[in-house]
Amino acid sequence: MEESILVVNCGSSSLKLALFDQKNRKIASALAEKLNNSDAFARISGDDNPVELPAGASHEQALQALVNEFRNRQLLTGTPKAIGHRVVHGGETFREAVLVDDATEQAIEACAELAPLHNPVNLAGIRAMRALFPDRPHAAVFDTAYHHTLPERAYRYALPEHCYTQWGIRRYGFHGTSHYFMAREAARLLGKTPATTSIISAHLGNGCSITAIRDGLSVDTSMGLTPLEGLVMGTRSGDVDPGLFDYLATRGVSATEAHRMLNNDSGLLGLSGQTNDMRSLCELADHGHEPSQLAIDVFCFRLARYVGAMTASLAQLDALVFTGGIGENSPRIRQETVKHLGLLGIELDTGLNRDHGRMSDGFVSSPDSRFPVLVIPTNEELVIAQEAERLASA
Ligand SMILES: Nc1ncnc2c1ncn2[C@@H]1O[C@H](COP(=O)(O)OP(=O)(O)O)[C@@H](O)[C@H]1O
Ligand SMILES: CC(=O)OP(=O)(O)O
Ligand SMILES: [Mg+2]
Repeated sequence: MEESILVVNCGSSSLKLALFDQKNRKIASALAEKLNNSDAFARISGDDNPVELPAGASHEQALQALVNEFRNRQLLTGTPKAIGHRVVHGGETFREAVLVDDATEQAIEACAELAPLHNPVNLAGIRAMRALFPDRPHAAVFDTAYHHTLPERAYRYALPEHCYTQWGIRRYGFHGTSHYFMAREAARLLGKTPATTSIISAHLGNGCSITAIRDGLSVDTSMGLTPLEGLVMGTRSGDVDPGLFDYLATRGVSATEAHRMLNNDSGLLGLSGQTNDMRSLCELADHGHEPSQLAIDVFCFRLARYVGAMTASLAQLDALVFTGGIGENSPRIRQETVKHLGLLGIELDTGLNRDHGRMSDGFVSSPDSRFPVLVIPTNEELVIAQEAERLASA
């Protein structure tokens, strides 16, 4: 099937592979988890039987195994028209998606320092797929690209100027493909065009970020130089006082250890002491586990504060949008967040919220709410496939 598009999304220990046909319909997808671990496993969506992987499989090995499996099942015949890759950090080098060559790989590598959990594995995926499909176009689609419209007042830190001019220290923003998809989908559900639609988009997955979108463009966002700033996340702290680093140093915690603590041991996991998984956390809280309830409280309160902050960038608000694994699936997190937003006049309808807006085209707000609230399933893979197709056809 020469017209299909393969999409690769490599995470730190996981990878997602999706196959789209020429009409942008997803024909297959697969997930590998716990890569580089003894219990690495992979599955094709809709099939509980695991795809066999070598012990401790790497991203490369898992990709090879899953592409073979797509072939064995005749999901992929021939070679795909193009391959699209999610790349988290594009720095100031990449303002839009590009076709990958050796120079692009080097430029992505140069951004790796700023996204250490993400860019190295994104690159591993690109290299593995370029080896498998050397004569096909490969597109890199950046999380940061959609945020290139941030105004300087939103992207500059109040640091000495050379930090920006010499070292590129500024706010970049992430999850851009998801926020861009929200801008498009929300406009469609509201019966408007993206260019006249302004929303606040909350992407709540393992990583979490919130973006103010004015007339279709990103104008403020919670993540910064790296995907650590802003909201509370699964294992990431989000905002902390930068004075913390010096304070920790006096207690024998090195900068490297502090960085690790803030990225890997904090967030929901750190507060609850139990898990980074919101679904498990809600169950623990239901059983009276107080640290888990506290983790939920901090998560929702921080998110609500950021909703307020994002209104500073908007002249109108057409909807508050929830997406990502948590945003799409947790009525409780939406409710506990919106309960802090009474002054903005935002209210949910209990029944619609419980039903995730499935019966109401995504709308979960009450008729009295001053602003609509929407639940929209994200589709980063579709955006990546569309970008890859566009670049391959150009
Ligand atoms: N029903 C649910 N209630 C609460 N949280 C949920 C639910 N379903 C999924 N989640 C949470 O969504 C998060 C994963 O989000 P997802 O967007 O799938 O992750 P990723 O960023 O890795 O793509 C996990 O914390 C998971 O527990
Ligand atoms: C940028 C980022 O945080 O990505 P993810 O949510 O996939 O970790
Ligand atoms: Mg995600």
